[in-house]
Amino acid sequence: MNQQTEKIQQCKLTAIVLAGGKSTRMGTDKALIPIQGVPMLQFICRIAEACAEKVYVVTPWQERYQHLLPPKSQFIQEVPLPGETGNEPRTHGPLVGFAQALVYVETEWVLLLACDLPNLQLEVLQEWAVELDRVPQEAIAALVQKDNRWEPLCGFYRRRCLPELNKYIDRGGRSFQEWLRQYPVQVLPLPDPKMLFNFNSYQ
Ligand SMILES: Nc1nc2c(ncn2[C@@H]2O[C@H](COP(=O)(O)OP(=O)(O)OP(=O)(O)O)[C@@H](O)[C@H]2O)c(=O)[nH]1
Ligand SMILES: [Mg+2]
Repeated sequence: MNQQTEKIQQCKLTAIVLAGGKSTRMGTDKALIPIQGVPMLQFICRIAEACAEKVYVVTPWQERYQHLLPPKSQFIQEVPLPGETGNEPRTHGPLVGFAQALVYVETEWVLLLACDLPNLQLEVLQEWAVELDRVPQEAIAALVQKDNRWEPLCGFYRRRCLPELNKYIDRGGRSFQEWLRQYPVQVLPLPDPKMLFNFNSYQ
């Protein structure tokens, strides 16, 4: 592979959209709340499709969202963890959903998105994406940082973090913050903090 082709391949991106939350605080499924005239999950998938070659939506309840996925987006069924009998909760939080979808990713970088980001801006994601080939090799992710915490559900991860992520999950870990603390992460600039607003109540 010549250098030029290699560069183009590296810039290719897959997106994973998390849509397996229970919306407990909101009290109604956030993925279905209309934003700019369409259900929020569709709004997020459309933006994801504009910056990634493949978009995966990971959820345990595909039937609920079947009608609203745009053409380039496809479902990944979230499944119980190994050893579960079926009496446990159907989901284990965003970190496990992410790990189950990451198995299908073939590009070096993946864009991870929550489905409840009503102010998400395509232009900002695109500006971030073009800088990915400058991220130091040792960084496993490129994320926004706020108050000493990472914003894990709107940013980029290297596919190669999967084995380490699975080990962390096998040990019972479920926290993005705790998991990320062990690795170098590149800081992304956020021009407008409102972009990462995710809403959990109408107040
Ligand atoms: N696939 C998957 N996505 C999840 C899971 N838990 C949360 N998410 C998603 O992660 C994002 C952020 O989740 P939260 O803001 O906690 O939303 P939520 O879990 O639906 O709401 P609460 O029940 O109030 O915590 C949303 O896009 C959720 O759909 C999960 O277990 N599996
Ligand atoms: Mg939650």
